[in-house]
Amino acid sequence: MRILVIGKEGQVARALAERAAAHGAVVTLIGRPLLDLADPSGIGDVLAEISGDVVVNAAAYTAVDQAETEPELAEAINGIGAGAVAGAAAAMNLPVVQISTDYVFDGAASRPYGEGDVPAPLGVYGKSKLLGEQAVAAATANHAILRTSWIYSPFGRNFVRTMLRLARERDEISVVADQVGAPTSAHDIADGVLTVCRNLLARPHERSLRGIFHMTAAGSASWAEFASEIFARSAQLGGPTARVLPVSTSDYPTPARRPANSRLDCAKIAAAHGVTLPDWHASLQPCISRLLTEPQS
Ligand SMILES: NC(=O)C1=CN([C@@H]2O[C@H](COP(=O)(O)OP(=O)(O)OC[C@H]3O[C@@H](n4cnc5c(N)ncnc54)[C@H](OP(=O)(O)O)[C@@H]3O)[C@@H](O)[C@H]2O)C=CC1
Ligand SMILES: Cc1cn([C@H]2C[C@H](O)[C@@H](COP(=O)(O)OP(=O)(O)O[C@H]3O[C@@H](C)C(=O)[C@@H](O)[C@H]3O)O2)c(=O)[nH]c1=O
Ligand SMILES: [Mg+2]
Repeated sequence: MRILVIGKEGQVARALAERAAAHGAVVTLIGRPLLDLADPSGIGDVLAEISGDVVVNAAAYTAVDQAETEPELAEAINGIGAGAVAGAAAAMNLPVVQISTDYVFDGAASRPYGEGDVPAPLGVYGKSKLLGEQAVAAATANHAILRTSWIYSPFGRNFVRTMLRLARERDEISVVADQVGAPTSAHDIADGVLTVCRNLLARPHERSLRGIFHMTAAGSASWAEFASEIFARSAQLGGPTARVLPVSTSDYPTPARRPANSRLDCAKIAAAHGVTLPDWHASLQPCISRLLTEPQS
């Protein structure tokens, strides 16, 4: 199985590259400057030059707060760019996997969101990702849109690395306790994506494998609970630690509004694809261990 991944330095792209061999897959990472999602005209030609069996779009504009002041760029990359990737895949008769987000929902519900729930993004990032979902679905029926949440990994920018960095600088960190979701390991996402790719290729006409799926770690936490667990694990391994002061969203103002309830119901992907990601607690430990022992890039 040869997988063309859009994204080179991102968390999910790098995790896909690390997990490919375990799935008997070969991954080619494609990113800027060769392929720029903000400039969709060249995408088809770039993909056509590299042979593959399936396309995974793991690249996006992910700076949630910054997106509020750059809506055109966010929508170009996450909306139009994602649609162009799917269009190029369709032109080559390849399935496409698009990664999307919990932030397409407003978080007002008191239960986990299902795929049938109506999205209502609170901010520019979520809106741009929803435009991307719609553009992918319009470009080809041969797609799987995987909505995940709160991605962390040893790579790039994520909440785990932010907390460990802040803990080196201070003793106490205020963290919001009234936003709840599922922290999800990029490596677990990679395993799920690779299984979905294999299923799409094995059963090219099966409609139940296609469409929108929710795919997060099992379990849930507030950001404050997540931070506490990060420091507990870090302390065990002799790493930096801090006290977590739980605060409300109103005490931690940010440019973008975020959903209070980010929980996603993942029953559909379990039934259709046989994918169930581990509980977030289990995957956090190896990530922190790696962050504390490996030189960082
Ligand atoms: N991070 C999270 O918590 C969550 C993310 N998601 C979604 O998961 C996917 C993967 O996210 P994640 O791995 O965290 O992403 P990262 O933020 O780690 O990386 C984003 C990647 O996208 C690339 N990229 C950004 N702009 C462009 C562009 N114009 N053209 C080509 N590539 C570009 C970046 O390239 P470069 O290295 O050159 O900057 C980078 O490699 C995205 O679709 C995201 O929306 C969903 C839920 C949660
Ligand atoms: C750094 C920090 C953040 N927070 C809050 C702000 C926010 O409500 C929450 C998380 O902040 P971050 O900016 O790290 O996370 P954020 O960028 O909102 O993460 C999101 O990224 C996009 C790409 C997604 O798709 C989402 O699933 C989600 O993972 O924690 C604190 O309360 N204290 C802190 O010290
Ligand atoms: Mg952020």
